[in-house]
Amino acid sequence: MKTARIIYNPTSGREAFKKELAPVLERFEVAGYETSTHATTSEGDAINAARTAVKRGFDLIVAAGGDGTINEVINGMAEQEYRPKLGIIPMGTTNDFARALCIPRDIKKAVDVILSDQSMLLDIGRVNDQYFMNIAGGGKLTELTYEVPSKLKTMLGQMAYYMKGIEMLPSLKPIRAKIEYDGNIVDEEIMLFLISNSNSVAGFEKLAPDAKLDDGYFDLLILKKANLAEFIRIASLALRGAHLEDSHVIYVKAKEVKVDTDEKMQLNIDGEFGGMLPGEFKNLQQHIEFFVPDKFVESQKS
Ligand SMILES: Nc1ncnc2c1ncn2[C@@H]1O[C@H](COP(=O)(O)OP(=O)(O)OP(=O)(O)O)[C@@H](O)[C@H]1O
Repeated sequence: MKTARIIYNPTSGREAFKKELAPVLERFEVAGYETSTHATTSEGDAINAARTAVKRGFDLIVAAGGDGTINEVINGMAEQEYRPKLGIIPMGTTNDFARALCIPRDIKKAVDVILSDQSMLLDIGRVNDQYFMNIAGGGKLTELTYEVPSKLKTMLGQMAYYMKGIEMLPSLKPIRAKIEYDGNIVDEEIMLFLISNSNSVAGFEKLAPDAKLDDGYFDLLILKKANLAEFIRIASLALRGAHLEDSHVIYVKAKEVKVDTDEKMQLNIDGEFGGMLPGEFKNLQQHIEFFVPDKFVESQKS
């Protein structure tokens, strides 16, 4: 019999997964999986839970939670030689990565995706000694993803980010950065940089429109020094994916990126605080196999 380990965060998003656990377990059992669960207890616990699940040789791991939980599960798997297939049940607030994979928010439909057994090997990123599946970045505005209190996210969802973003606008300032990517160098004042693996970033679906999840490349987006009015104009262009032509924006593909800054800059990894720069980023092509729906498979072809 195949074995599955469900690692879930009982505090994610609207805290609904526990109530749905019994029918989910039943569906896995009916599909022929001997299934057990691990409820995470604190920050970092899903890393250990995933590492243990890999060592115990589970055929399948399911991460039920938000981007933070999926990131931790990936950090527990990425360094291991044996990496079981990974299923995702989106239970967070923004669920950027699940959205990038076209995985439905509905629990039953997300389980359908896993049990339909269609999977794809996808890229993940490594920065210093941490891994990310969706995005890494730096610059004051990127801090808002963890500055927003989780209670507010639970109550307001995406709107909480916009409110906090507007509140942060007056404190944004450029920082001198040296960014090396695949042999090229950008050395100038920047507002922020994003190293994106998928095209779904902080709820903006068109921020890095060309990103493909299995091509071995990051999409590197740099916003150069801009004043407040310019910044607001570019942010509103970004909402509809029209920012790439702006002269303040650099948008390229890269396999490896190095970033160093004159002043201290925090590193954001998949929406959470990830330590301080400098950082060396490397794309690990097709490193983890995810269950994905037809819609995602089609989107990667176009
Ligand atoms: N039992 C727990 N109590 C408190 N925090 C936990 C617990 N289990 C896990 N966590 C932490 O909660 C963090 C956030 O969880 P997660 O990303 O799953 O949900 P979210 O913040 O609601 O969703 P999103 O990241 O999509 O907005 C995780 O990074 C993890 O470290």
